[in-house]
Amino acid sequence: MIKIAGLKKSYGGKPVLQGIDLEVKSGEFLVVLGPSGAGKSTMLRCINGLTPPDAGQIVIDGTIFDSKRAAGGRLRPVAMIFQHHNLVKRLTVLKNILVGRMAGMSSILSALQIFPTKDVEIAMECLQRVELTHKAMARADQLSGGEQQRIGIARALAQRPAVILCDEPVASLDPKTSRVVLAYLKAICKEEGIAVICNLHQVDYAVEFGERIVGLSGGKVVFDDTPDHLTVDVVHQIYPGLEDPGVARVLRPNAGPRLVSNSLDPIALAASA
Ligand SMILES: Nc1ncnc2c1ncn2[C@@H]1O[C@H](COP(=O)(O)OP(=O)(O)OP(=O)(O)O)[C@@H](O)[C@H]1O
Repeated sequence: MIKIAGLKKSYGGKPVLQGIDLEVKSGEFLVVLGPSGAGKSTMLRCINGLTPPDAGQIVIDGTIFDSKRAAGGRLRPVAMIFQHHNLVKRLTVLKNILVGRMAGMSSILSALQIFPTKDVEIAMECLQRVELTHKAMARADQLSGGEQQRIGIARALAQRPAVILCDEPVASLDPKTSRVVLAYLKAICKEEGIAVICNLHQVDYAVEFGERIVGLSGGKVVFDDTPDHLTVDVVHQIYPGLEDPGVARVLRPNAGPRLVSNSLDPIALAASA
């Protein structure tokens, strides 16, 4: 479980996060929606310590998360998945996943890229979870965008995190590949009991994959509920001024007809054309 309390951040006097309070349970898949500039990326970066917040506290499984201390020779409990994968292009897939283990290794071994057998086994297990063991020795830049993002998921998993933060993980992918990637993420969230906070731009994916949706607008949480409660009015509250007559079609039945499939099996999704 991750608890975010009173998270605030301003840039140049302009408030970007105005006091975010959220709790996400282990094994819960939370989607964050919000317009461009709402503060979604800033929130994830503050949670992970990539950006220092002005105020607030992050508590993971009962312990205050201090990103500076977490960096010292132990695997961080918070892993991150980025829109552009952030893989090292010239390294093999396996070595990219082992990057997720490096914080727990001695600096000499990691500089020489000598990986303990146990770490290699863990990396291969994680690769298996995203069904890409046959790509272990391929260079990362030989993979498709969807495969690279699956490697991003495996690398995050190799950290054995309590929390995975995803910043628009499917923004660069086509619709079919996006759903495959989100299905892997959700399956791993549920099977490993990892809390996932996933920023998305697509309301239809949020409704299909999110167990809970948080709407961020102007640096504040304006909606926090299950997808069943995401109505057209709420969508307009999250996205002020939105002019999209199609939005009702992706909401769940009590909010309007739903056009998306219920299958969340990543292999079935990959197989369906
Ligand atoms: N390093 C920075 N320096 C100054 N301003 C910043 C910085 N990072 C973000 N901002 C500002 O903070 C606000 C929120 O940005 P953020 O990237 O968190 O929004 P977002 O909701 O993730 O948007 P998008 O969906 O377009 O990625 C924006 O106005 C942005 O310009």
